Amino acid sequence: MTDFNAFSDIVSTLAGPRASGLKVDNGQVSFVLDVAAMDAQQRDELDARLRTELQQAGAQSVRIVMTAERIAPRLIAVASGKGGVGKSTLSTNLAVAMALAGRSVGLVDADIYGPSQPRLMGAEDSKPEAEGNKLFPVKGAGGVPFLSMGQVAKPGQAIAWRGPMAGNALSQLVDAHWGNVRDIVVDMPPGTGDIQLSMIQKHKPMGAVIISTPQDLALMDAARAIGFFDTAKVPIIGLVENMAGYLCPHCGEMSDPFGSGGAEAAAAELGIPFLGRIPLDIAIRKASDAGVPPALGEGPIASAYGAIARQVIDWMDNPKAPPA
Ligand SMILES: Nc1ncnc2c1ncn2[C@@H]1O[C@H](COP(=O)(O)OP(=O)(O)OP(=O)(O)O)[C@@H](O)[C@H]1O
Repeated sequence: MTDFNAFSDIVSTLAGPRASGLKVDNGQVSFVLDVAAMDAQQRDELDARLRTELQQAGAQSVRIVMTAERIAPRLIAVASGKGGVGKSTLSTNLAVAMALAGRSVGLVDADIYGPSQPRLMGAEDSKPEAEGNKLFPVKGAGGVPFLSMGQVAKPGQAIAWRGPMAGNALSQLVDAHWGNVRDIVVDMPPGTGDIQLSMIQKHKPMGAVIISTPQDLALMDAARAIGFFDTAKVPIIGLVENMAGYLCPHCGEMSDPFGSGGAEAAAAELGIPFLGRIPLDIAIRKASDAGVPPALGEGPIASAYGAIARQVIDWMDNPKAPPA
């Protein structure tokens, strides 16, 4: 049997009609694989089996072009009405917790005012490579690939951007070589202005997670963010309350510097799901600053992020219609 026939047998046995365009050139095997309607695990398993068996049969190299790679990943926006409420920290930990739950997930840092994901993902020194204009995401904490505005814009430069420029910069991050990534968490710039609107209009996210602290003013801002996504016809997945309740590391007493439960009450009033509460905990800031997302650890904080991630995953698997 010629090499071609041997390789062809393996490919058709394992992939059947999903495979097409088999080429063999000097031991280099290439073909197209239609992976539509397969989940990430099935795709990865099939990919691995094909490569192993072809190599065992003598292939020097194997190139598999997956057609589903052309399907654009789905975006989940993480947004806040104002800065400093923990939006970037939630974005990192949501992406990491989704990856731990088995999702093929990436992260885009669209926060042009203060891109912090390279630090939060523990990959400040990694720079993305490019093929022409197209970037390759960098591997961050928990193996989650990510791209950040901080990697494509000079510090301080983006502050002067107008909406269309911000929208184009976001395109560079979203239209990158995401490979098998199916879901991308997008850390949005805080607020509800022109910049955010341009980004949303250009890259319509599948849904939005809003984060707020329990304070009245922060909640008013969160309500504005919810109204903003309603107007842009992007469904709200739910509201997360951050910095709720402070557990004193010295005396063990729980106090509520910003109040507590306000976001849950506000979510009920606004008719949107409440996704959970993350306490104010110095360990979150320390781990985040060190580039080790707390979602990777164990204990109540990791569980809280895990529970939020599960609800986001459930929502993505059963999405709600956008607001009429
Ligand atoms: N639950 C928490 N407990 C303790 N510290 C937290 C918590 N959440 C976030 N922080 C800390 O608060 C600061 C602000 O968080 P983060 O950068 O995530 O906010 P942001 O809303 O994205 O801010 P910005 O608007 O500047 O982008 C960071 O130092 C972060 O480590």
